[in-house]
Amino acid sequence: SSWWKSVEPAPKDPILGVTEAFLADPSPEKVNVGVGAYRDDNGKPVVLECVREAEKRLAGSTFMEYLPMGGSAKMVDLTLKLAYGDNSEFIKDKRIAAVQTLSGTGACRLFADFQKRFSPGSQIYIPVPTWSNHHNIWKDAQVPQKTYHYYHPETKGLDFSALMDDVKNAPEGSFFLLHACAHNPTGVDPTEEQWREISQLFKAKKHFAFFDMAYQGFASGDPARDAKSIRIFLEDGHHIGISQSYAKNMGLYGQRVGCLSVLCEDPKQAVAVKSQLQQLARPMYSNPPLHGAQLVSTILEDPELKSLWLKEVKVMADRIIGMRTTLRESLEKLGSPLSWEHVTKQIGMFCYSGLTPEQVDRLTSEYHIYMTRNGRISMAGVTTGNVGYLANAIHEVTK
Ligand SMILES: Cc1ncc(COP(=O)(O)O)c(CNOCC(=O)O)c1O
Repeated sequence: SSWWKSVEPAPKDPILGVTEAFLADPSPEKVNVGVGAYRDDNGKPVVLECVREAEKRLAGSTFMEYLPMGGSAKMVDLTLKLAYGDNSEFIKDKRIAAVQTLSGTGACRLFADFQKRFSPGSQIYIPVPTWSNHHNIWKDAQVPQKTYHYYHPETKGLDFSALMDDVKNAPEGSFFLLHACAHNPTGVDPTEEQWREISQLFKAKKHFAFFDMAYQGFASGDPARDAKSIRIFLEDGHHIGISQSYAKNMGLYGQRVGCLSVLCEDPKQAVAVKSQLQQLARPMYSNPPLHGAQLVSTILEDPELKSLWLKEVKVMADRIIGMRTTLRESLEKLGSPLSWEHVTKQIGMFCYSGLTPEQVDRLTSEYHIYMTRNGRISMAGVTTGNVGYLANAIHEVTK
């Protein structure tokens, strides 16, 4: 008898399923504004110049040894500086337990497993909505989930008062998942002032903040500015966790380069926590991939390559911001009866358009436009070549 006859086909991933459908569509007019991967104005994936140069420098490298379980120490140190600041006292005082991970997903999952093992009774509060895979990650780590209000459908902005109520009403010492910047899927971020209020309330409630920072640099074009929420929490004395990823801001998607860090009380606790993170990684994947870590280190340790990277990440962010303006203006020029202010108010890779699933289905069936059914538009897929077509289609299904 077959061993696996009881295995059912897994449900289609809401995001990756869109790309599959797009690829299967023969229409020359098709437009993919589904998956959150950057495309240039010709709709093509981009390998950053700084990455090409790093590749050249690494070419022919004869080093193929295993990395330690915690990954490349150099890459981790350089990565912590991006999140905590070049002159962070926490880095100097060796209070941060940090390991290289399998990109941002791996950092979130390693943290979830660590949370399950070392805070066994704890839950995680996850924003509504969030990146769909967050639910899978903490579910598979067997950490019970709660949700907290985040997006306000009527204003297509932040439901700040409901968020603060949920933070206030959660039991003292609860774990919260926060998007550091460029919230996925809504593109809605708290203002600096709101982050300060959230941080103060977290302090009063002794909550734990876990920041998922998958888009640092992609929101404003300035990585330091995009880390503002984290800096506010650090200034207020929070011992936070952070997931970092180079998938989007360095275009290292398939290289799977990320970092998990946990700010501890003191160096001794940091050593203990890091050793336990490594202990979790060992039976999962033993040690993380080498090449992507070498690319990141080559870029960030060389002042010239780092400044080239900063220029290139700003170019990507600016192109997306430009497309937001063009899409909004195109819809307004078509005489749309709806407000499209949110298209330019939201930030980062995604626009939470407010389109209903039925309207999304019409965009796909009638116009060969592909996006997730929650109406999320990956602005990276919008180009000067397709923005007019996209605006017209959206107008047709919403007028
Ligand atoms: C909030 C968030 N965290 C973490 C990640 C993990 O990214 P990675 O594991 O590639 O670093 C992602 C990647 N999202 O994928 C693009 C999409 O939603 O279409 C993310 O959006």
